[in-house]
Amino acid sequence: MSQVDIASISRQPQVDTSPVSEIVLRTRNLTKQYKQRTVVNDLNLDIRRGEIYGFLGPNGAGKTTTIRMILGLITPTSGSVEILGSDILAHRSEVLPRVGALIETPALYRYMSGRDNLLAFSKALGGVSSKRIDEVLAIVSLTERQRDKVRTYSLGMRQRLGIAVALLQDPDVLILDEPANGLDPAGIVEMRDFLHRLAAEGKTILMSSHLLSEVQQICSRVAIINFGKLITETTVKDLTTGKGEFTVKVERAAEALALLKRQPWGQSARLNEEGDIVTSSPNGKGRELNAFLAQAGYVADELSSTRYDLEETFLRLTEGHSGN
Ligand SMILES: Nc1ncnc2c1ncn2[C@@H]1O[C@H](COP(=O)(O)OP(=O)(O)OP(=O)(O)O)[C@@H](O)[C@H]1O
Repeated sequence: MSQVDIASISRQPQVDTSPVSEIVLRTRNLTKQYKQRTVVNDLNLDIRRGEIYGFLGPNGAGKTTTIRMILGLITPTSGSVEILGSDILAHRSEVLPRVGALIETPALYRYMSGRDNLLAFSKALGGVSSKRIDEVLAIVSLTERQRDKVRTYSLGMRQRLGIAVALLQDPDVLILDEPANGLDPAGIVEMRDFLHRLAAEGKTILMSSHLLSEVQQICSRVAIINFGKLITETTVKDLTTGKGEFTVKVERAAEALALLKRQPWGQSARLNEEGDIVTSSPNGKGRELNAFLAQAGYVADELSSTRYDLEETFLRLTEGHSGN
C-alpha cells in the first residue's frame, strides 16, 4: 500500500472549529467495488468525540480501502462519509485540515533530523509556527532526540514522528492505519500511553489494526470487519464479556451443575476446562446466582462474569478467514 500524502491532505487553510455533534466521523452504507468485487460492503460506522476507535479485521478485510474513502483519497462506489458534520467529498477543503492521517510507514526523510522533517512538512503545509513544532515534538516525546537524524530512530520513534507530522495543524480527528505495526512490546506500550494522552486532550482517534491484543489495550470501542462487511461494532468490554454468563468455582461442581441444568435459566450451564461452572443466572445478575447456589448448599468460592479473550472472539467472529 502506498504512503499517504499527508501534505495534500492537510494543505488547506485552517477553519474555525464550530460546535459539532457527538458523532465526529460517520460512514453510511459505504461501499467500494472493484470490477464485480465488493471490497467494502454497506459499512455504517459511528465514531464519537474523544474516543479511540479500533478498526479491526483480518488481512484483506477492507480496512485500508475504508480509510482511503474516509480521507477522500478514493471515491466510494456508493454511500457517504461525514466528518465533523460535513460530507467529505462535498466539503473537502473545510474538512481535511481538521483531519490528520498516517497510513502505514510515514514518508520521512531519513537523512534529516526529526525537527527538520517537521520543518519540511510544515513548509509544504504553508508554514506552521516554530512553537507548534516544539509542541508536537513534546506531545510525541521526541524533544530530546529532535536534532538526531531520523535514520538513528527506532521504529517506534519514526511512527511517533509520523504522527507528529499528522498533528502539525492540530487536527480534531486522527486516522492511523496500523500505528502499532512492527513495534515491540515496549513500543506498543509507549504508543498506547501516547494515544491515551491525545484522546484525553479531546482528539478523536480511529486506528486500524490486526493486532488484537493491542486494540484490546488501547481502544474503547471497536468495529470488526471481514470481507468488507461489518461484523460487530461494540465496546471492547462487551466483546470480551460473556453475554450474561458467570464462572463459578464451587465444591461438588458436578452436583451443582446437575441442579443448575434443571433450572429453566440454567440449561446451557457447563463446566469449563478448569472444572468451574459456566452458567447464566436467574435474572442476569451474579447476586441472584450466588444466592440460589448458597440456598441449595453450594457456597461459591469465586463468582465472576465470564470473560473471553478478544483474539478468540475475533477468530470466532471472522472464522479465521482472510478476505484476500
Ligand atoms: N485498487 C484495487 N483494485 C482491486 N482490488 C483492490 C484494490 N485495492 C484493494 N483491493 C482489494 O480489496 C481488498 C481489501 O483490501 P484492503 O487493503 O482494504 O484490506 P485491509 O483490510 O487493509 O488488509 P491489510 O490488513 O492486509 O492491509 C483486498 O482483497 C484487496 O486485494
